Amino acid sequence: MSTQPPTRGNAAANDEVPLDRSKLDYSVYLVTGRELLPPGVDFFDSLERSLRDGHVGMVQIREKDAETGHFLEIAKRALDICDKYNVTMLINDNLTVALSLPARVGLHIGQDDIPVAQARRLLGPNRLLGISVKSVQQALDAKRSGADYAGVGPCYGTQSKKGITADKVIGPRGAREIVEVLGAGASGGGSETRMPCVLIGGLNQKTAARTLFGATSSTNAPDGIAVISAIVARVDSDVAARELGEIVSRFKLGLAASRSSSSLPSESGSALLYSAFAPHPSLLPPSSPTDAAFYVDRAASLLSTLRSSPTGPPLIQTITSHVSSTLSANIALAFSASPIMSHEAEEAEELSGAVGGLVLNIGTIGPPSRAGMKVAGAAANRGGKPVVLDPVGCGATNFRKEVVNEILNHTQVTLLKGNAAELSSISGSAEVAARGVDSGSGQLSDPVALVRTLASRERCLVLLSGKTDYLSDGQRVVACDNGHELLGRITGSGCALGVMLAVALASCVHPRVAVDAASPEDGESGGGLGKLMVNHQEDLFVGALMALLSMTIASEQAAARPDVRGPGSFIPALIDEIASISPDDIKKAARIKVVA
Ligand SMILES: Cc1ncc(COP(=O)(O)OP(=O)(O)O)c(N)n1
Ligand SMILES: Cc1ncsc1CCOP(=O)(O)O
Repeated sequence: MSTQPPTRGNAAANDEVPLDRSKLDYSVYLVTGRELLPPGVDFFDSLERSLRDGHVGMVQIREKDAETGHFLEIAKRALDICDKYNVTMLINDNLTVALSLPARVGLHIGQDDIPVAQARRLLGPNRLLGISVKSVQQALDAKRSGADYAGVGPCYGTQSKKGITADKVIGPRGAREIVEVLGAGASGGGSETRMPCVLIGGLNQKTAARTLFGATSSTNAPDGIAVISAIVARVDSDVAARELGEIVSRFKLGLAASRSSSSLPSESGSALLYSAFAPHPSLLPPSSPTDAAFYVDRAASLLSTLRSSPTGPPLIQTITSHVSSTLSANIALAFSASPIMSHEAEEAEELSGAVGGLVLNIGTIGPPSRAGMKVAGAAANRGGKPVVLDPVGCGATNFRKEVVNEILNHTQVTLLKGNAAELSSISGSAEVAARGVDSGSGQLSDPVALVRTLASRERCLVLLSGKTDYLSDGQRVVACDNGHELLGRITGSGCALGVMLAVALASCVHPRVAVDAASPEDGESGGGLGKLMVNHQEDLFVGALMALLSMTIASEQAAARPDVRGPGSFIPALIDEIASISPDDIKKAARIKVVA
């Protein structure tokens, strides 16, 4: 074990030298909490142990109950330890304590504390000053305020700070909006300067990767995570710090790789590039072809791969509506997959090792399936398994909106599929009102923009179903005109398409390299996504297109059969046609256009 101070050089131990803000390392930011120490563990021993391997770059001394004299005493001893390991130290809230310490000690304040401008005046220009933000407005104000960095949260519930009720939690998606405006030149940002930020509140070894990823926008990413209990509550605070350091550095490596590769799509469209499902550059088109034949050929060839998979049919865990369950299971079988229709939270973790993909369909969601989705979603993320979300009826009720929001916060979905009403509701637009679980009659004015923006924002594939279907990864958009109107006259065809999408995505992911992350004990929220990069045999965009074409072309073939006289006879014919659809059928019948 190293006892040498790291060479990070982020703390100016000599106060004559102005603080070099560019050298600060926000990756793992430890906030102290004496009350959370395991029994018998000394505060200073725990602090030193957590710093000694160089994974923690910043420490904030947080004493909510100590009077100023005692706080100062603790802070002085803590500063000796921070100096030994070249770690930047800050004081939580107490200006008097901060000002009683050398100028290399900074201050972190909250929205209810002394105003930032006043703090800056009293601290002078050199001391580090951090501010907590939990809304876009607070982030915009923080950027103009003279603070150096922002603590963004609470991302999840936590026992480490009093009064954090469910309504105060912002989730990774709330954090992402804030992170976005903290980036350089963010619209309305009032400043061209990027403000560094750390995520805080419920971040731990299990939630960190998912939250970092979920809080990353197409233009900005968090600089790190701030934690109390994930380090302080551990006897082995050194191991805890190392685990977190590794998660953050893997996240940063993935981010840097995606940004530096010239063969990848541009930043604005790189929806999938930071994800566990980033396609290998060799799988992407040489230069965004507008040639639909390119995609049709690839989709056809993926279908033959699926039909002849040497590893056997992918197992698809399907948590779905009881209305559509049987049809979905039969269609999965017809599409060379093996369905398992389990929503039990108790077996979800165990199942996830065996499954190739997961479907979360909220059609008839209730408490058991909601709980099952949480465990299954997190486990699928950790294992690098594709997740399809079918937000049935989202927009029809506040309950459904809340469930979808919870899933999107908790699980990184790979593909989001919905009709105009469902996707409008998720995107925050009221353009198409929901009517029950079917799409309302309104038309979207710009479906291409909707799928593209939503895919970019949620950093997943988006499939908008309708008379014309639109598929996007945040940059590319393909419109598909296949499909027979009988699909809309039977119940559950959309749900079954969700399962086919999961099958096709699973067939894109190499089964042997979809490895589990170092997954610690149970946590409240989030999947690990510990290993961010998973190899792919095929671009997931092509995978989704293959499923869409297989379903819609099979529906045309089924409807054309002489034995099909209406919706009743259409169902078995559809299952038969899905079972026999071939790569040649796809090549001959696909009617797609690359529209962006
Ligand atoms: C890095 C970081 N971010 C946020 C906070 C929360 O600060 P505040 O809102 O002042 O709440 P208390 O910590 O004072 O309870 C933080 N401390 N550190
Ligand atoms: C101080 C603070 N501010 C927002 S959440 C929080 C507590 C974070 O503690 P933990 O990392 O244990 O959830």
